[in-house]
Amino acid sequence: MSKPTSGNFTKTPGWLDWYAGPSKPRFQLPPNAVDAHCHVFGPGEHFPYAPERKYTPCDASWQQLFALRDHLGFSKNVIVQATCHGADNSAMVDALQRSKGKARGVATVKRTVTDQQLQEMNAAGVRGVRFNFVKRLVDFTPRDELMEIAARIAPLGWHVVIYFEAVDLPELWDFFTALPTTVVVDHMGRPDVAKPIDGPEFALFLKFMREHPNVWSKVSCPERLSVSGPRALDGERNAYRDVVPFARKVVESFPDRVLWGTDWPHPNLKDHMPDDGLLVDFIPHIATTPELQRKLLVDNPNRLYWPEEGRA
Ligand SMILES: O=C(O)c1cc(C(=O)O)oc(=O)c1
Repeated sequence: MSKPTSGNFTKTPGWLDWYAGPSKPRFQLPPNAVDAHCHVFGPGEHFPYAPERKYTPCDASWQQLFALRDHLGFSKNVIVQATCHGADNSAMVDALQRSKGKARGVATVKRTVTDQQLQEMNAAGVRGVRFNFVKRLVDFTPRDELMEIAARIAPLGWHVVIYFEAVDLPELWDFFTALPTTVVVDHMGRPDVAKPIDGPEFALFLKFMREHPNVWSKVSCPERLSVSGPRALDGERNAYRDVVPFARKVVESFPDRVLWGTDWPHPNLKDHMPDDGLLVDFIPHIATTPELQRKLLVDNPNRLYWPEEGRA
């Protein structure tokens, strides 16, 4: 893989670039495995970052993403619109169009999006919209605007991806449970893994999933959630042990509604940038049998993003 660059933009101070030269995972991904959460950034020279962005990343192109996909052993990607591009989905859509059908996308749209734009994105492979409630990443969007968008994308068969912090779930509960589509939670709703796994915060998240069969979760981002590590660096194949019980609980409780993704190029990490090969070696710690691994990596993402291929 090539090295990170940043073109004409100046990166946010302290920005950590994605890890160049990741190791080969020891865990062999099953055939047709999907990296169900990753991003492209720019390149800023061709796809400028949005004026309203809260950070300026290093570039992360579709070529670099697809090289990582092949290196790690994934067959496909789900490319999620990153907040640094706001509601301009052109870098993500370009990546989908370059993917030869091996990528699907999740867009960010405003209520001003036209039906034709939605149709065009659908033709390119977009299958969902993302609603972001993480305050450091986006400005507030009124709930009625989001509900209107959800109602417009539902007939396309798209779903809604939600990103929020665990402490905000009580306040967002009524809105989330009123959404008319499949709902996919980013990064397990960001549990605080320093709190007990059987405490009220994580219990509420499990209740959210248990009581609402339309809710799915990505069990991704241990590198972001971990407090005590160890980091996926320097050959560590047993990384982020404090996150394992949380992710394992979700995988084992809801095996047919979980997804996994690298989160490459890992925006806004402050502490370290993981070796993505070692991050893949995290998977067998949270999905401990071949059956759970197949559901997490193959059956579930293909059912949601490539239903036309007819895999269960
Ligand atoms: O926690 C984050 O900083 C983060 C940011 C973004 C984004 O900017 O879109 O996406 C993610 O999945 C995670």
